[in-house]
Amino acid sequence: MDKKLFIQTSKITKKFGDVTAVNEVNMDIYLGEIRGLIGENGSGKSTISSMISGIYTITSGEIYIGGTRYKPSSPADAHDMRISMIVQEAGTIDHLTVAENIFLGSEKGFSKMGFIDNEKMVNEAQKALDKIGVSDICAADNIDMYNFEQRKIIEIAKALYYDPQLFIVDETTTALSQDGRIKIYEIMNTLKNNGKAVLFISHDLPELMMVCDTLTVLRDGNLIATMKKEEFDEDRIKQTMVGREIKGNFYRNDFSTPCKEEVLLKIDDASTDRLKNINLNLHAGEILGIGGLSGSGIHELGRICFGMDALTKGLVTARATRKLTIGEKLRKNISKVKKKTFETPNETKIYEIKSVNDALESRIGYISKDRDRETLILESSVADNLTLSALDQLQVFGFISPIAERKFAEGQIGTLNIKCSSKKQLVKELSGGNKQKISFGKWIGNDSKILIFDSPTRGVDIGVKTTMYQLLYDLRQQGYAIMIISEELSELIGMSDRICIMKNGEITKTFEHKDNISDSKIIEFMI
Ligand SMILES: Nc1ncnc2c1ncn2[C@@H]1O[C@H](COP(=O)(O)OP(=O)(O)OP(=O)(O)O)[C@@H](O)[C@H]1O
Repeated sequence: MDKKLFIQTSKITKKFGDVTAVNEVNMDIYLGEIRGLIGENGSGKSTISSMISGIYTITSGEIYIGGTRYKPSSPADAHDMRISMIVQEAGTIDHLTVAENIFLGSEKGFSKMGFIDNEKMVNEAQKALDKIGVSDICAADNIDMYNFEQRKIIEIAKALYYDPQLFIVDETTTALSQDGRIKIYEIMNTLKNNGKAVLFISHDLPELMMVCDTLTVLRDGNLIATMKKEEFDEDRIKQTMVGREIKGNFYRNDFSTPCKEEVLLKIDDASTDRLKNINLNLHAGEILGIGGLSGSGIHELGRICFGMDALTKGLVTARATRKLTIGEKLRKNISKVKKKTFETPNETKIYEIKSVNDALESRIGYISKDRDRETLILESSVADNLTLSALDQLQVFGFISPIAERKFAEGQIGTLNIKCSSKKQLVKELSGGNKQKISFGKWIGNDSKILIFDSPTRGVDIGVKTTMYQLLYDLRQQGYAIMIISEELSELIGMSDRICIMKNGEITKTFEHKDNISDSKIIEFMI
């Protein structure tokens, strides 16, 4: 049976100043299909979905629904046409309740004699959560109680409440754990089987190939190809996406060099309200993977390493080279001016990590899963975000050297291929993957020898993933201690010397790389 066309874009274009984010894209999306959208970071995927869902206005071109011109000027216009979208970034607002978040902008539906009927709103919100099988979130709670993944689930409930004809999922699966991913695949399939359309954005090619019926490839804002399921071929899609051949395995090949005896980060019998009796040593020259399902405590483990959550018992300590005294800094600067070498004292000190300040003092680098709220300063420039954690290094006689600052920022922009109009561009204006590159770049190449990276490659395209993995491997070889917290098992297996699996706030199993680890062996200890 022929599928019915739902929405049609005709030469839609979006410009931000001089940047053409989307260039004359023609796309037809049918009811009863899951359409994938793939392209490198900054290729225009979110911009297209944002135009369809009324977040951005269109610079030129037209959109038609059922043959009628559709010109949304707000997400409310899109809701009216039964189009809902899950955005890539955090789409909830702090300090409001779950129910208020779900009905933000639609409160009118609950007004009674000029007042909002809160009870009715909470009941409806709970129904929206029930509808997608969520039982551990209470609609009356303040949203601040919930973590990034739970907030994504709340956004999904909100989007589906409006019974969309078109459901847009922008790079959401990497924010979810394995069980969350399975849930969203089920939701998308149910919608498709009920004759609705889904537009699904992801960088995970196997996932797209499994879930989608058709796949549209973008490059630099241009639509390059649309393929049907029977035409899917991994190598061809990659090549169409980047315009060149991408070959081989992007994980590390060498697992023969042992890590060092020296322990740089130590967790002794640590507990919090979410973690139980964690004991862990992170060695110099080691990549330690941490894996587990949603709610297993993997993200909380990262947080205690950076002093973000208080311990109820136990200890986290870091071994780091002590910082220079003022006198030593002065001598170092004088040596620089005289082009002489300065021997940096190599004395190590043990720091107890009880706060973020302690973590910074011991030069721990951390990427939070909730990048926009906890790792980046969105209102600041690319250069400021990149150099913030390297300021010590960039100082000359107590002042930040503009030349050193420029070199550092430009170096990171080049290495990680960060797509920005200039280093002065505000981070909030970058695409999701490019923001992630900045979170990564801010800790690489400065003094941080202990790196705690939660979902480091979230939303990053395959080309840059390769660079990131190579950088992590090089740092490991230089003696850095690296913890990768990830829900992608292939990433953990492909990069880690050891993998700790967590369940219910505890470490349930530790694998060595030489144990011939496989997905199925790991999953056994997760569930
Ligand atoms: N508000 C904005 N101001 C200026 N430029 C912007 C803005 N939003 C997006 N851009 C630019 O538009 C281009 C396309 O961005 P978009 O977010 O659509 O990419 P994407 O394909 O979704 O990338 P990713 O995979 O990283 O999420 C990028 O170069 C980005 O910097």
